[in-house]
Amino acid sequence: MRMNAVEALGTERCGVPGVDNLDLPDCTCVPRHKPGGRSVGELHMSTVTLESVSKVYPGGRRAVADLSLTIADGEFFVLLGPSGCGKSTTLRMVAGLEDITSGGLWLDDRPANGLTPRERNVAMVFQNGARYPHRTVCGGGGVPRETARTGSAEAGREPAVLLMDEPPSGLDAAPRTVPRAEIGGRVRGAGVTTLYVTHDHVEALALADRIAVLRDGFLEDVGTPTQIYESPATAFVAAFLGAPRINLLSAVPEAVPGEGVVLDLGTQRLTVPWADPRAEHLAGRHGEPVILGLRPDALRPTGDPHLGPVLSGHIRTLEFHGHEWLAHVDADVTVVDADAVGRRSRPARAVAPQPVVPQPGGVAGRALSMLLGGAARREPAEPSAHLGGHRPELLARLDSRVGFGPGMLVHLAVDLDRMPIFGGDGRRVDPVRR
Ligand SMILES: Nc1ncnc2c1ncn2[C@@H]1O[C@H](COP(=O)(O)OP(=O)(O)OP(=O)(O)O)[C@@H](O)[C@H]1O
Repeated sequence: MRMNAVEALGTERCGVPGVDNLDLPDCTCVPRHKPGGRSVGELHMSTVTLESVSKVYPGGRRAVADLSLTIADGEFFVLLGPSGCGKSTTLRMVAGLEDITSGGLWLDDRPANGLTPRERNVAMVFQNGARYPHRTVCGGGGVPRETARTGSAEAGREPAVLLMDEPPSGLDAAPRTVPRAEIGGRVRGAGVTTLYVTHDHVEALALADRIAVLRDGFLEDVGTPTQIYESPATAFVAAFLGAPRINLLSAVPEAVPGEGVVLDLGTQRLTVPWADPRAEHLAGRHGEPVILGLRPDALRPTGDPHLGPVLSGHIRTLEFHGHEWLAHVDADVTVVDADAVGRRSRPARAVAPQPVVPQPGGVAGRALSMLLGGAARREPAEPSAHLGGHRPELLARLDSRVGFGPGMLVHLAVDLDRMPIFGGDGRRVDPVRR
């Protein structure tokens, strides 16, 4: 029989109405204390503000770098990113379980750097200790059992802030959807300010009011799920969110009077007309490589390759997805690996020199070498479940009712309005609106 792990561990309920009854496997709740936030009816709500917060662990590992965030009253805020990007460290600094190396933390406008965990009026539900063998279940990374108990003895009922560190991570894909829906519904129903950590982009998009994406301890992007999915600030964020993965294509802009900015992808071209506000930003990058972001659903088969922006290619393989095909199209484009682009160095860590990437031929190939040249001297990319490595084909979604087949020539109309463009540093060429 599955027990509520909070009960199984004999530790505290987190105090958020409804959330206490969630069946969260291998999780526990830790300290909370006197209500410090504002009262809204029965509930104490609070804001959380981090200003230029950094964390360097003993030994020099910088886990969080210059992080500034404001989480509003009652907001369901998700910290998202790959393993090791600093999500848990951020959560634990808010809980008071890790010291802040530099920067400021405010809880409901109260300076909180110096507060003990028990003085913060937060509740924390954290992940399965088994995922991190160096942590104990009770401590979840070093929380003394006494702390949890002392906190519980003095706690009021509702906490001001709920901190959740991948609570459903002990579940496999199928049953996981149940607690996700439950968590979303109950926590939202309670209206408590929530900071929720996950590496799962689907979970983040489904649950969050807003999402902050972290990478190597740095903030890459912050916004609503729609904002960061449709208009990501960096190529890394574009690639981290969404499945099937976004196409990130190397191109070189060339300003052409009277026409627009022609994006040279090698053997194919797309034109951004002068009326498009991005054209002037691209014109300033004439001859410098940029990265085009095209989600598979921003490409639609068309019968006329001369009408509007189109990329053409031969279908290499087709994956049947029921309502659609996922087509791998050999379009003679150069795909950029987002993991290798825009990675900021981590001064706290020694970085061994890496060999320079050999230069492939062709315009797009040279562009790729320029894009990767800087990154190649930095630390090697960590593996990511979502980026899928460096693959040459274009991915497109095709209607499964149409008789497509391998080897067939397909023309794909490009929705330019859904094509974010990034510079060689992985950041957007045009201002990101939030
Ligand atoms: N106590 C510690 N001492 C030294 N380094 C640490 C400590 N805890 C975490 N780190 C390092 O800090 C970085 C950030 O770790 P953190 O656990 O915050 O990342 P995360 O994004 O939560 O990862 P995950 O999703 O795997 O839990 C990692 O490189 C990690 O190895």
